[in-house]
Order: sequence, then C-alpha cells, then structure tokens
Amino acid sequence: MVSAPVSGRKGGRGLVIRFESVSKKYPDGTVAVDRLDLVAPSGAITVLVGPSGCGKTTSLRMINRMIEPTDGRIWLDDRDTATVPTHQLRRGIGYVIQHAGLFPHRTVLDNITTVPELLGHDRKRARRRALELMERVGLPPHFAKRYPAQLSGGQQQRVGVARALAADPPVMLMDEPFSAVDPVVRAQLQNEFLNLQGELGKTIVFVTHDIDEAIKLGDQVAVLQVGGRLAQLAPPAELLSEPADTFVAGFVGRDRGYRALGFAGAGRLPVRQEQVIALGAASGEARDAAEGGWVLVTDAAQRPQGWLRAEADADPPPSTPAEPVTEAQLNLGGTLASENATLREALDAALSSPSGRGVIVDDSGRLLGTVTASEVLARIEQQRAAGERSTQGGES
Ligand SMILES: Nc1ncnc2c1ncn2[C@@H]1O[C@H](COP(=O)(O)OP(=O)(O)OP(=O)(O)O)[C@@H](O)[C@H]1O
Repeated sequence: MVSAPVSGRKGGRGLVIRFESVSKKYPDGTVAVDRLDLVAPSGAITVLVGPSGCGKTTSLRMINRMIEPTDGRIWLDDRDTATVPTHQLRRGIGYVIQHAGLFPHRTVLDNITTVPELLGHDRKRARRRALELMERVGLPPHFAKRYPAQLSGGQQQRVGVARALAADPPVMLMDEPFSAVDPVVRAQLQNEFLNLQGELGKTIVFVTHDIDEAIKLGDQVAVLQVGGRLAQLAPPAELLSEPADTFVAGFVGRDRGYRALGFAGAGRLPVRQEQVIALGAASGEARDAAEGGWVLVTDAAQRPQGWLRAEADADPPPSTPAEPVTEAQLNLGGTLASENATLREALDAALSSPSGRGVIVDDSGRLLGTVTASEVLARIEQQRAAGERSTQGGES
C-alpha cells in the first residue's frame, strides 16, 4: 500500500531532505544502511525508529556529513549535500543529542550563544536571543549563569534544544534527545517540543528506539530493520492500522489495535443525558438522582467535579439527607473526554469512570452527557464496518 505523502506543517520554513538510495558500509564490512530512499518533508517531523544497531544514528549523521555515505546521495532541497562544504552545510542544521552534549566549562548562556558567535553574529543580539530561547524552552533567566553540572538532566536537554535553535537553522537533527530523563520529564519535554515545532515549522529528523515516542511525535515514521533496510514509512495511524509486514507489526507492539484508536475520531457519540446534582446540594437529592448507585456532581457552571456513591453502604458513609454534598466525598477517578475526543479517549473515559459511564464535556469543560464502554465499542464496530465497505467499494 502506498501512503499519501506527508505534508509539512502550515508555515513550515524548513528544507526538504531526500535520501536517494543511500548506503553506508563501514570499513570493517558492517552494512549500517542499505539503499535507503526517504523524503523528510519541509516543516514536518520524520522519526527514524527501529531496534538497536539498525542504522538510525548512521542515517541521521549522514545528513550533516558527520558520516559520509558510501553510496547514493542526500539532497537538501535541490542541493546535493556532497557538494556543499561541511561548515556551510552544518550552519543550517541544528543537532541535538542524548545528554545534551553541552560544554561543561561554559555557562548555559555561553553554551547557547556558541554557534551564533562562531558565525560572527553580534554578541549582544546573540545573548538577547539566547535569553528569549531559554524562555521558549521553559528555563528561567537566572539559569543563564549556571554551568551544565548545576542542572537536572531535563534542564540540560532544554539547553541542548535552545542551543540547536540559536542559529535558527531550517533543519534539526535530534538523536534520542529525551531518552536520558525520567518518564514524567520526558513526556513534558515531548509536549513542549511539539508546541515549539508547531510555531517554528522546522524540518526535523528525530531518532528514537521507542515506538511510543515515534508515534507521539512523528508526522511520519520510518521503521528500520537491522541491516539498515527501510521496513515501512508511514504516518503513525497507518503504521498501527496497516503494518507492512510481521517485523513492523511486532515492533509496533501487541496493543497496536487499541493504540490506533487514539487516531480515530469518535465522531458524534450517542451521548446520554445524565442526572446530576450540584456540589453543596442536599445528600438526599443525590440518592434520588443516582443511577446504578452513582451520581455525577457538577459545579454551578455544569462542570463535572466527581462521582458520588449514593448508596447506604457507601464508603465514606453517606451524610444524612439534609447535609450538603462536599468535595471530600467525591470519587475523582475517571478521565473526561471532550466532544472531539478520539475513540481511545472516549473508551478510556468510560473504562476509568467508577460508574462505568464516561463523562463527555464541551470545549469549556461543561457536561454534555455520558457514554458507556459498550456504546463506544459499538461505534468502533460501526467505523470498522464502514471502513471495510469503503475498501471493498474501492477495490471493485
Ligand atoms: N564506526 C563504525 N564502524 C563499524 N561499525 C559501525 C560503526 N558505527 C556504527 N557501526 C555499526 O553500524 C550499525 C548501525 O549503527 P547505528 O549506530 O547507526 O545504529 P542505531 O540504530 O543508531 O543503534 P542504537 O539504537 O543502538 O544507537 C551497527 O551494527 C553498528 O555496530
């Protein structure tokens, strides 16, 4: 199956990177990359993913010629990189690596201004821009005078990203930039990185061995196999729903069917009206409104606050009918799904709700109603049947 070409983000200012039958054989005979054809579109994130030793880093470093290909060409727009002097080539290519690779004896500010100063930019302007970039990547200005060793791993990675952006290159190469930090910081860095890229629209090639990171960040994902062969290049949703072969299916993981739901809009779910009571209302009212032992409690603006167990054997025990419902009595479990939710979010809302009823809210967080897991599953079945009908229709 041929994927629709991935287009760059609106306002993207990057260059197109094109691998044309590129191979790399190391002097000891190891074939790290084997006839790779790949286009990284302008303004988009292309993720290279695959098992250890499959040639991800080698492919990445051939773009800025830290490693020279043994065969094939790599183009930046219409320029063959082999014909561009390396210092000139690298001026337009930011590079971020694991552990940030900062200069240990330079302050954060000096680390960020290194490249612009090497390029002969005005020192004052470079420092002003460095402070701006620090703010963009979430570093307070007083960190400017610190040395890398005085920062946490996550903060060092932020400096690494700011440093790579300092010369405003149209292309960024990122080699496992978020791998050395704990999962919570990692998720934060990923989210901030996506926001930043939403504004900057660089052409990014991003290496990771983590398929979840690839799926979260990539506009398109290239799965490489050991021996440096491209197993599949596709947008994340397609990779999950239509892996090209058993290697890709295995690499993408067993729960890929469930994760693919994260890319499918739930459409207009059959949302049911839910009887609610307001926080502070009399407990007696809660018991009258409860369905299946649970009642949803909202604030005055109809924004859900939590579920109240309204049965006699509830824990904590119910108040007397006249006592008001308080926040302390609420079960806060259960995620909320928005009206534009994906099927995965809607299903998660239903499965995580103590009442079994997933709460759907509008853009301002006001209650629209609830759905059950079986209603979401029915929608999944409907969409699957519609997909099959359109595939059969398309083939006939
Ligand atoms: N300088 C070198 N000389 C010989 N072989 C090398 C050299 N550098 C890398 N290789 C080999 O080339 C293959 C690809 O290495 P590469 O670092 O590109 O893989 P990778 O996918 O980035 O791996 P990892 O996820 O473990 O970092 C591996 O088999 C590696 O051992």
